[in-house]
This record gives sequence, structure tokens and C-alpha cells, in this order.
Amino acid sequence: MDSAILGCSGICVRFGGVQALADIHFEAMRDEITAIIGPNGAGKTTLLNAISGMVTPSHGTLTFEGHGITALPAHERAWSGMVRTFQNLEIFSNMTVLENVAMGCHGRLSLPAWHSLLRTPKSRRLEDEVRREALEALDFVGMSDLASATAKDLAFGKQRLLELARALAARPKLLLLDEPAAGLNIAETQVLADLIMRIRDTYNLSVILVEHDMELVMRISDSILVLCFGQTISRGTPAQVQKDPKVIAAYLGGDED
Ligand SMILES: Nc1ncnc2c1ncn2[C@@H]1O[C@H](COP(=O)(O)OP(=O)(O)OP(=O)(O)O)[C@@H](O)[C@H]1O
Repeated sequence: MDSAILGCSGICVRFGGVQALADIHFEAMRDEITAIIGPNGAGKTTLLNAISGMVTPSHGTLTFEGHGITALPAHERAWSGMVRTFQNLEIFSNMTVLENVAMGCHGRLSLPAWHSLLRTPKSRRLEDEVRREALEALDFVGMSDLASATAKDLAFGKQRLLELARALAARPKLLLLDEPAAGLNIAETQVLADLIMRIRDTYNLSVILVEHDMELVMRISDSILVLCFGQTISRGTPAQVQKDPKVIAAYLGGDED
């Protein structure tokens, strides 16, 4: 079996006059945490969008588990096992925490609508299964006691965990996280770092994350891709990337710490 779960080859994305990504080549390995970092406007979110199918590259190819996915729409990539979370939370604020997480199961566990309308035994069994799996995902992120709370009443840090639980409930093979630590305090970020590593180890899944929090990135990543102005300027382990003069120059020249 190919050890790369995702492959990007020669990916280019242009928005009008802006070359957001230029000839990006990289692979994310199975069961590893791969981080995409770089200064503001480097093209990190655009690359995540190209991987998840929300942006169409003008050139290049993408493979997932060895199969070409360049032409697949976003929902088919999700069905094939690629699930993402968003920088701006995408939760259903008036639904309960449990209902939000259950939404993550629905792509996998569903029946034709008439089963639900007629409340067939099969539909009741399925409802039980969805509930059990949603509770399991909530328990994993340490939020089972909040199952019946309304999502909008949760503190921001808990809403981020809720989004993660919903992504887990979809049983992804590849989890794409867009700035999962944005808006979290130091303690919450540490909990999140431990959780992402535990997710990788427990569920045997691969993670690609875009993140600005360098402490988190250096602590949990197996491999890092560094972008600057849409180009790859470095790739390697955290130790390799940290001492790469091109990376140091990009960050010192930018407006981040
Ligand atoms: N929909 C769009 N239309 C036009 N330009 C865009 C669009 N999305 C991104 N860009 C531009 O593409 C470049 C890369 O943006 P992108 O959001 O991918 O960077 P980023 O590294 O994720 O930045 P940040 O860290 O600030 O989120 C930027 O110059 C941005 O202004």
C-alpha cells in the first residue's frame, strides 16, 4: 500500500492577477500529522481548499489513497474519507451538541427517507447507532456531559472541540484542520495539541493542518510544508524546518512572530 495518503503534484491556483499557489508538490503520509505553515497570504488555506475540492486548480493533479481526485467535487471527496474543519466555525448554533455531532455520521449512516417517515425498525436501529457513535465522538473530545446543551451556548473553545467531534463522527481517513487553534487560549491550545495526537493514534488517521501557532505545530507535526507567496520554500521535520534560513527569513520579513 502506498505510504502517502494524499499527493499534490504541480498544483497552481490563480485568483485574477494573484498567483495564490505556484507549482506545489507535496505528499502527506498515512498516520502522520502534516502541517502547512507560512506567513499571512502565503497560500495555506488555498492549498487546503484545493485539496478538499473547494477551489479548482488551474494546473496540477491530486491523488487520495492512490486514486486521482482532481476532477472530484468536494462532496465526493468527503464521501471518500476526507473531512475538514473551518477557520470560522461552521456549527449549527440552534441545535444541541449531540445533534451537531450526529450530523457528522449522516453521510455514512443513512437510509432512504421513507424509512424515517414510517419509523421502520431499521430506521430506529440506525438512529440508535448514530446516537451511540455521536456520543462516542463527544466522549473522545471530553464533552459527553454537554451533549444536550445548545451549541450556541458553549464557550468558544468548546465549540471548536464540537466541530472536531463532528468531523471525527464522519470517521475520516484524512482530517483537514484549518487553524484549529485560532481563538483558543494557551491551556485550550495544549488540550487541542494532545487531542490531535490522540486522534491520530487512536483512529489511525492522517491529519493535515494549517496553523499559525508555531508551538503547537512544532510539537505535534511529523512533517511540515512551508509556503511563502504561493511557493514552497521548505519541507521537512520540525527540526529541519526550524533551522532553515529561508523559513527564518520569511517569518522575520513577515508580520508574524
Ligand atoms: N477568493 C479569493 N479571491 C481572490 N484572492 C484570493 C482569494 N482567496 C485567497 N486569495 C489571495 O490568495 C493569496 C493566498 O491566500 P490564502 O488565504 O490562501 O493565504 P493564507 O496563507 O491562508 O493566509 P492567512 O494566513 O492570512 O489565512 C492571498 O494573496 C489572498 O489575498
